[in-house]
Amino acid sequence: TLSNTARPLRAAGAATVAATEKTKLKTLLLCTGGTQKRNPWDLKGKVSDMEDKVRNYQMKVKTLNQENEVLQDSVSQSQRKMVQVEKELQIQRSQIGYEGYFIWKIKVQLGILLLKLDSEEEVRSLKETVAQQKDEIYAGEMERRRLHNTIQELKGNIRVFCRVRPLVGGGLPKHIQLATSDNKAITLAKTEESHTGKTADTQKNYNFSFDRVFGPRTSQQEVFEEISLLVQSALDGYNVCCFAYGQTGSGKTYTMEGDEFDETRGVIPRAVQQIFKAAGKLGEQGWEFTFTASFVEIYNETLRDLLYTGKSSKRPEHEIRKTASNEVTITNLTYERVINEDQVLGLIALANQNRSTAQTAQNDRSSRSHSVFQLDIEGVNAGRDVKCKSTLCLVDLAGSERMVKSQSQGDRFKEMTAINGSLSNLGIVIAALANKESYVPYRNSKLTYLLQGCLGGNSKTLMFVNIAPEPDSFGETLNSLRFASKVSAVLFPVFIGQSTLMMFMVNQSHTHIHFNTSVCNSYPRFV
Ligand SMILES: Nc1ncnc2c1ncn2[C@@H]1O[C@H](COP(=O)(O)OP(=O)(O)OP(=O)(O)O)[C@@H](O)[C@H]1O
Repeated sequence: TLSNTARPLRAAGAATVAATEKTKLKTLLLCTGGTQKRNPWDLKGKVSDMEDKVRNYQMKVKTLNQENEVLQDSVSQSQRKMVQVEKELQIQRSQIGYEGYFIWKIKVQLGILLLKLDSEEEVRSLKETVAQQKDEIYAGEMERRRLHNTIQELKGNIRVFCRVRPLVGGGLPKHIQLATSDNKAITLAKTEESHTGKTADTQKNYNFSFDRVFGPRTSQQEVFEEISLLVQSALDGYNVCCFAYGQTGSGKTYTMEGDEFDETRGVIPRAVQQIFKAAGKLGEQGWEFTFTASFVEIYNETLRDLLYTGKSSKRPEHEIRKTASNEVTITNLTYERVINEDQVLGLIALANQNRSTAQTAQNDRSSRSHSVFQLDIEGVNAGRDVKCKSTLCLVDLAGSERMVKSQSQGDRFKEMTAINGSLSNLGIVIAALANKESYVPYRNSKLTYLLQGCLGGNSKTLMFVNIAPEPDSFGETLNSLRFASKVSAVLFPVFIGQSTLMMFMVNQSHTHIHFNTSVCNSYPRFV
């Protein structure tokens, strides 16, 4: 490139030299014109020399010019080439740059893609692990339910607990003896004085045994621990019914509702607390629950809504009806959707207020009426397409004391007949269920008709027999224990029979499912 540019400069230099020689010749001619006396042949030779030189120079210039033109051509060609090359380079650079950018972009995208793929892979495997774990948790939960239910059935779907109220000053009277060995036996001892005075006083013992006997020092918490397993069953889809039976003042309300302090709270508030806690935990496994509470009183075979807040003059009447799906419902009753424990406790307070209003109007009315608290539980696990439905039913029964017929007249006689009728029918219904009789007389009383859904079938029933320790309550205590013992005695052989059969079948087939379906015949209400 440099030599090409130098050539035109050389041509330009030759042209300058030619021009200088021309000027010199002109000057010489002018000078000779002024001195004509010099030798003309000398001059002519010199001129022709000079002219030759000029021609030569002119030729040279021409050649150089031509050369220059060629060079310039080649320069411009080179320049064009350079521009071309420059352009090409630019194009190449730009192409390389774009490719680079493109490659970089691709690399980045690839990187992102790989990262994405990596993280997607990671997310996928994490999702798989989570799904697997969820499956395991679900299977574990179903297995827990199955085992829990098997345990409950082995313990007996109908159980009777006895609770002895402490004496006012604390402790236990002599006539009540509790077995220290297994917490299952209670003895009522009656000392009969010798009529003649000649023989020693005789002592007659009445022995009873139940699924559990709670002494006067048993705390509310200890009592609830036994029931909490049944409360869990309610959440698992089994109907659960818990009664408190006993004479007035024996501790039924204390057992079911208790006092307001934490440690003296009874079965209902504790059960409600457990239900909401357990429902919250099951929520983590995809279960969603809806709870509906109702509180009804049965007095003289008539129903009264304990959650009613309207004018007393406009209190509606109620009837027990069966829905198309064979569920028991009460017309015009308040069924309150509840979402937490506090709401239920508020309803229990409202029910107590309603009861005490009626109590003021009619002395001792609460002792002569049954109060039934029901919590309908509906669980849905959308992910598993499973639903379950159950009712937890907690009943504070009317005082079971028998009145001397001659002393009861008018309203009292009517009340007594109603109470006796419904309590004895309750015993008959439980016995019929335990004996798996084809006919169960639910409709013989409002109480059993109302509780029909919660008794029998898949349900678990627990009866508390509360007893008062005062010596003057001996007769009533004996009656209560006999009643409870009848219920218990009816059940005992049936469940021993089932248990034995179960053991046999486990040995035969090594499967729990088989005996679960064919022998126990009890399923949670999965819909
Ligand atoms: N286990 C107990 N420990 C301490 N106090 C108790 C216990 N059981 C009952 N009581 C007290 O005994 C009294 C009578 O109990 P409660 O009212 O529960 O009897 P009840 O059987 O429900 O009577 P009613 O049929 O009139 O409703 C109450 O003051 C209660 O606080």
